[in-house]
Amino acid sequence: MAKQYDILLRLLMLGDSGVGKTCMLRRFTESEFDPSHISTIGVDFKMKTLEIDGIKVRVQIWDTAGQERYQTITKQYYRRAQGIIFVYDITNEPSFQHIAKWASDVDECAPDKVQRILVGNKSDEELGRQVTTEQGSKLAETYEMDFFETSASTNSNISESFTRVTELVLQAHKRDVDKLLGSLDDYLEKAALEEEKGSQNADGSAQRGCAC
Ligand SMILES: Nc1nc2c(ncn2[C@@H]2O[C@H](COP(=O)(O)OP(=O)(O)OP(=O)(O)O)[C@@H](O)[C@H]2O)c(=O)[nH]1
Repeated sequence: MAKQYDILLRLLMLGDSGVGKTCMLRRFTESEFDPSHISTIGVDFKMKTLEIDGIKVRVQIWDTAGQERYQTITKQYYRRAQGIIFVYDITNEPSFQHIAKWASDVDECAPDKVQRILVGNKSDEELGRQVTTEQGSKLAETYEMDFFETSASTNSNISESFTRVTELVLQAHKRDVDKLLGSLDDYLEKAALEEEKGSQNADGSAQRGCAC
């Protein structure tokens, strides 16, 4: 019996409007980059299946609107996230300063076990850089987060950052994951046995029929 996935996880992307959240997500899930900026309204999501340590993980990634006016809606999604990707734009200093605000909002609403990483996007725009790699790295250290500089445009570090946050979530929920995989294996074993029994019965009935 082929399993499509073993586990479903929810990730959430947060950061100012225009930092490139939607582009990162499209790059990761559809291998596409669209240079136009159409602001996300409220929230949107995309799915992707990853295989990590032999576990098929289906990730549901929520892309939130960075605009202030949608924050009442987007905050409702914080509680359900197991992993969060904070995104700023390396060519936009205020978007970097605002990470502190995004992080404190998450502290208020998200579950304790939530795993977080920090991403500085648009690393292809070296000429317009306003935030150094060192500044990004230091902030990540302060918050005890892993740090990546990415480019949705050139596909640099995109898969690496989504994969990393997924790995962190799996590690944080290891006991639950092991339990779930155990019960899934039991279920599949039982189902296979039932199937086998069923086919044996069918054969058996046919033989009885002949014997009569
Ligand atoms: N050079 C460059 N531009 C990028 C990159 N990622 C996104 N952009 C551009 O940045 C703009 C905003 O990207 P979006 O993905 O729409 O931004 P967002 O964070 O989803 O914005 P909201 O939905 O308003 O919160 C677009 O014009 C993109 O083309 C990147 O890696 N490099």
